[in-house]
Amino acid sequence: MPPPFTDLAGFKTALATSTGADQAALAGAAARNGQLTKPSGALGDLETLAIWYASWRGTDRPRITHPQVLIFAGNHGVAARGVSAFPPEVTVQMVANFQHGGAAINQLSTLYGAQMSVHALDLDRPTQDFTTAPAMSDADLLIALQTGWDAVNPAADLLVTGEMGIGNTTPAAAIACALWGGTAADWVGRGTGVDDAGLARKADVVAQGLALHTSRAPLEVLRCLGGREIAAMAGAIARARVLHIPVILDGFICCAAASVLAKLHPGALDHTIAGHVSAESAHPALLRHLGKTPLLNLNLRLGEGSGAALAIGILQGAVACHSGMATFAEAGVAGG
Ligand SMILES: Cc1cc2ncn([C@H]3O[C@H](COP(=O)(O)O)[C@@H](O)[C@H]3O)c2cc1C
Ligand SMILES: O=C(O)c1cccnc1
Repeated sequence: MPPPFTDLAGFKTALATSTGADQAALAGAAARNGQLTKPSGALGDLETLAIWYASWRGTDRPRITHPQVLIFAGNHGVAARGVSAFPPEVTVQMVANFQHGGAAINQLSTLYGAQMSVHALDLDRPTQDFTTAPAMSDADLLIALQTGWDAVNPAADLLVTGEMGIGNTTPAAAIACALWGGTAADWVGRGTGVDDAGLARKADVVAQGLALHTSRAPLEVLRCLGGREIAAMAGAIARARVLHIPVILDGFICCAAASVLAKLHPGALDHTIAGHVSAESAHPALLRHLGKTPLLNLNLRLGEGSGAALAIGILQGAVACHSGMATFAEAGVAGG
């Protein structure tokens, strides 16, 4: 089925008209949770996670059997401004590595039984350097959103969106700054490991981008300051909401993409949780703006969906306990 939108206004409408969590399933799952063979609250945050998951799946006893990991790759005009510790050709090289099973995200996807695919977006045609022009045209943005939208498997029951794109912590910082306020220096971090001079260049580049592109409308921020893989993540996260597929958000770049949806429509991220807080310096602030508490804090600074993929195991654990455990009555355990 092609995306139900053929322009950017249509994307916004598709997101805004998506339905929220199933309140009956939520109530049913909460009631079931209260009957399981454990002291009340003993599974801690796993209980809230399982109830949240059940509410989005529309059943009080869900299962996670088909997790999906989507990796989107894009190249960036701003990479030429010395904002990454690595050269842009690493993007296409890493795409080949994903295809051959050699990246971190391949190992984690296999470990958690997730179907993983990589989607390279026009790598030969980097976005424009946003210090001199909008990163993307309307048409570029639309195609990237549609690519993300189309990549979601309707049969999936959990989604992780990851990215690969040398330089992309810079557009992510620019998006965060434009949408949430503060200064460029607040939002830039070391990414792949830039030195102090690189960090100062990043702040300068972000400040120039914000001065040139003054609209703060979310899709305009994404178009002028973002990148194709960032837009594709936004498209995939939006589609997942329409399909009631819960999403685990990854690091700084993924959360910058998600921020666009949060600003487009209230509650747009209710079907998402934060898998981890990364070592990128502004990720904690971004998560606070999104109102998300990360499940893991492992000092990862990789991207690729890796932190979110690790959190698949936690959510699988929560849902397995919730749906598989016996109730006090079933097990004949006293005290329920
Ligand atoms: C070999 C390699 C594998 C990666 N996998 C993810 N990233 C991560 O690093 C990049 C963002 O950092 P910056 O903005 O500093 O370029 C993105 O591609 C991100 O996914 C990688 C980076 C490298 C070098
Ligand atoms: O937080 C992230 O996703 C991240 C941080 C550094 C480099 N790449 C990704």
